Amino acid sequence: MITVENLTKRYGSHNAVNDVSFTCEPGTVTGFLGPNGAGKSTTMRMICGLSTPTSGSATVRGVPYRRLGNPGREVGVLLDASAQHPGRTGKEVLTLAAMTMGIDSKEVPRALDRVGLNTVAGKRRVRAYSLGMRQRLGLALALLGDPAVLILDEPANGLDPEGIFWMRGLLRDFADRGGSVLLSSHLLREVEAVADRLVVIGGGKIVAQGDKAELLAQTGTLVRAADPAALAMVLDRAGLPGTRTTDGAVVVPTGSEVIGRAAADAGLVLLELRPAGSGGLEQMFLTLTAGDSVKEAVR
Ligand SMILES: Nc1ncnc2c1ncn2[C@@H]1O[C@H](COP(=O)(O)OP(=O)(O)OP(=O)(O)O)[C@@H](O)[C@H]1O
Repeated sequence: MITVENLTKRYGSHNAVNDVSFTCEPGTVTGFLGPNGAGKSTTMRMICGLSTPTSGSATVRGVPYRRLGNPGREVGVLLDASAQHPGRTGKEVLTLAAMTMGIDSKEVPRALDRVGLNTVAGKRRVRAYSLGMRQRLGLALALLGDPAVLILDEPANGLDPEGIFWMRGLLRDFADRGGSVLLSSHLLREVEAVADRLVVIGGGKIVAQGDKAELLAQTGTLVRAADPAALAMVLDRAGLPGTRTTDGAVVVPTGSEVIGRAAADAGLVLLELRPAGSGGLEQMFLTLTAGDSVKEAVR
């Protein structure tokens, strides 16, 4: 369980994180979503005691991170995959961490295996690792102490599609066994597939949070017509403001019946009329976090 209460971090006159509150419950994956510069890393650094909040507080399993006796046994953290000493081998990195945490070094080969790094990879120096391999090593390190909580900052960066699929399975399994996962990403698709809950941050502030299914249910109706221009006219005439998705459909913040009737009255052929689901979530994300990096966020 992670509890974040009114966290604020100010750099000079700039509020990097502004009054952020959320919880991350056991048995769930919480997707922490926002474009670059939104404040995700700063929030995670404060949760992990690496940055002192200007105000507010955060606890992991009820205790501020800095007061955890053996933090690696309570919470696995992966904030920067490139933070490992480049001159050490993967196996050395894990062996040193095991010693620090009081874990039998016999666990190290198992930890490497768990993240798909074989014996040869374990013997290579970190400087020769690809970013994807560094992410895997970082994940092995985070999991080594068998913690109940995982805090991962953009762990999918550098992983290929197969690696991303694998990581989702690992995180799902971790949460299904009662763990709490806080997973940040600037890509909606990446967290949407695995998260149970979403916390969306933009400009340092929480702009939406809740159960993913509930957020999806609130995201309106997606409608697609054979003649998009005619659809735009029908919606306009019916006073139903819609937003176009990246693939040409329109998301309207209302139920399907009112749209269906308006289209039928106008004799318009519809190709699709359904709850907006992820298309709506994409639209919500675009609207809520509108800024420079948003186009990239929904790729
Ligand atoms: N040490 C610092 N000094 C000054 N400003 C900072 C510092 N660290 C972060 N910031 C600023 O705080 C804001 C939030 O940055 P943060 O790294 O938390 O965002 P993010 O959501 O993690 O984005 P990214 O995905 O790009 O890392 C940004 O405007 C950033 O420039």
